[in-house]
Amino acid sequence: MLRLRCLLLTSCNPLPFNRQFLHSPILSCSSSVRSKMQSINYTTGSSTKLLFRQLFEKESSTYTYLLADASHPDKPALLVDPVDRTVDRDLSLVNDLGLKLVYAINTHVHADHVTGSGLIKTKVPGVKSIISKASKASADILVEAGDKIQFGDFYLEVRATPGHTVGCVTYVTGDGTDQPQPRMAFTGDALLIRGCGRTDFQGGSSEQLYESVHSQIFTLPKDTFIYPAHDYKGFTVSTVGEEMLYNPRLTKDEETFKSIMENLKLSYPKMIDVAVPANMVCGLQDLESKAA
Ligand SMILES: N[C@@H](CCC(=O)N[C@@H](CSS)C(=O)NCC(=O)O)C(=O)O
Ligand SMILES: [Fe+2]
Repeated sequence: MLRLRCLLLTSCNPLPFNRQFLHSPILSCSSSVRSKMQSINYTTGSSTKLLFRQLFEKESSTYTYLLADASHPDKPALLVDPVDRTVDRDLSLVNDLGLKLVYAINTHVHADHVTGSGLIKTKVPGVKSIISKASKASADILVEAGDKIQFGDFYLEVRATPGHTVGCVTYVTGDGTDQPQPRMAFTGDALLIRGCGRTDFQGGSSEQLYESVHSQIFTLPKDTFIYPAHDYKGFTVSTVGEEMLYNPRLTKDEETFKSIMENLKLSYPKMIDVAVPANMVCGLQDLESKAA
């Protein structure tokens, strides 16, 4: 079924987003990597290597993730949830590691910061921005549940996880083999470590979020790593099994969950009025306004 959807997209979509990889020139940047960062090189059952870096933007407490097929001759790479303020740092890292950035991917229309995907496109020709079709935002590639975003021998599978916003998706790593692998889920704001995204704006719905997390994330293997878009408590990573046991909101029954979400009493993100319109065009707001 998933394979069918991939083939379908190849034939309908002029952009070859589910081909093995795309080519884009490597740019040179000089700024140093200063923020909190984690790095792991995963070796799967085969000889392929998934390169992984976790990067942090401290003003919005946002995580950006860099993934690449390090064994592929072209080292195709992607960034999940880049932030405009840290684009130079991220591109400098891509350059240092000799990677070819192919995709700038968003989990949803963020309300608290401007995505880096627009700025990246102006700095690295050929990079394609990605967001879900359900978000109603514009991007080079609009993805739906079941789509696979291929980079070398690896891919990210798209899972629809609405509830924080209508268009939230979770991206899950895969390599198309049956070999055990350290699977990773990039959950955006749907599932945070010991928390979850708020549901009081952008078409949010507590019922929908509860259903999304339980049906699309908690059904993944328990050892799947959870990598969220934000952390406000100092956590970096969790697992499906850990959140199923200890998440203080999503371990509750649905009625209790809804009541928790109705009583969060969070103030609106400071940047919401700037961030949402900018992210609806994947960070290309300056170009859009000049073209108008
Ligand atoms: N204070 C921050 C915004 C904090 C916030 O609302 N975070 C969102 C994710 S960004 S849309 C959220 O869902 N938080 C859930 C929670 O339980 O904290 C700012 O002003 O930007
Ligand atoms: Fe958000």
